[in-house]
Amino acid sequence: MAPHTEQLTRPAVRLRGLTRSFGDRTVLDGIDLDLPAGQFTALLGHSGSGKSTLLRAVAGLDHGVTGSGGLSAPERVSVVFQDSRLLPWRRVLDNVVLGLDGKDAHGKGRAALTEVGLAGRERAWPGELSGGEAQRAALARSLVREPELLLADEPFGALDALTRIRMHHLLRELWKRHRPSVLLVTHDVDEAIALADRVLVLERGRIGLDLTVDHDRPRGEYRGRLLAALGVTEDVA
Ligand SMILES: Nc1ncnc2c1ncn2[C@@H]1O[C@H](COP(=O)(O)OP(=O)(O)OP(=O)(O)O)[C@@H](O)[C@H]1O
Repeated sequence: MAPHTEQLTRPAVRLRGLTRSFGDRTVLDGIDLDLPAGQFTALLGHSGSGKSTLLRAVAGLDHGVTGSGGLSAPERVSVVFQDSRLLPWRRVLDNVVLGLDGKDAHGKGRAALTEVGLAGRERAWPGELSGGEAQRAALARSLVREPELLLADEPFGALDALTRIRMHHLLRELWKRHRPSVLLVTHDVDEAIALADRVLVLERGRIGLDLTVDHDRPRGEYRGRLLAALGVTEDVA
C-alpha cells in the first residue's frame, strides 16, 4: 500500500439511501454515510442489527440492496472475517498470494508476512497456525492486495483476550503505516474505542450514533455514551 499522502477529504465510501430487506423485514433503512479516505471507522450494534449486512453491501457482495442515491466504494477492497478462511491445502505463503498477478507476488507476500510477524512461517500449513497466527496470515493476505478499503467483520471475535490485544496493536500499526480506509464491525465497545477514530452505532436500520474519537481524551467518556446508545447500563448489582 502507498504511504498516506492525502488529506481526509475524498470519501472512500459513499452510501445514499442504502436499503436492504429480507422478506418484509427491513434491516437497513435508507442509510446515508460517507467514509473519508484513510479513516478508521468502527461499526457497533446489537446482534442482528445489520452490521454484516451493511459490510457485505459495501463489499459489493450483496446484489439485493437498493438505494435512492447509490453506493460507491473503492476498487481495491479487502475483507477479513472472524475465521481466517485460509485454504487448508495450501501453505501460508501460497494462501497469501493466491490469485495475485505479477512476477514479484511471492516477494510481496513474504514482506506482508514479515509485517504481521509471521516471517519464517511461509511454508507452514494453515492447520499448524494458532488462531491468532491464522488471523495474522489473513491480514497479510489483505495487505498484499494494497487495499484502499479494508472491511473487517469481527476479525478478532474468536481470539482469546491477550491475543486480541496484540492484534489490536498490530491492526492499528498496519493502518498507520498504509492508511487504507477501514470499516471494522465489532460487538466490543472497548475494541471500537481503542482502534477507531470514528464509531458508528447501527440501530433500527439507521446510524443511531456517529461519534468521533479523540485518542487523547479519556476512553470512559466515549464508553458511557456508546453503551447508552446500545441500551446497556454499567451498574452491576
Ligand atoms: N440472507 C439472509 N436471508 C434472510 N435474512 C437475513 C439474511 N442475512 C441476514 N439476514 C437477517 O438480517 C438481520 C441482520 O443480520 P446481520 O448478520 O447483518 O446482523 P449483525 O448485526 O451482523 O449480527 P451479529 O452481530 O449477530 O453478527 C438478521 O435478522 C438476519 O437474520
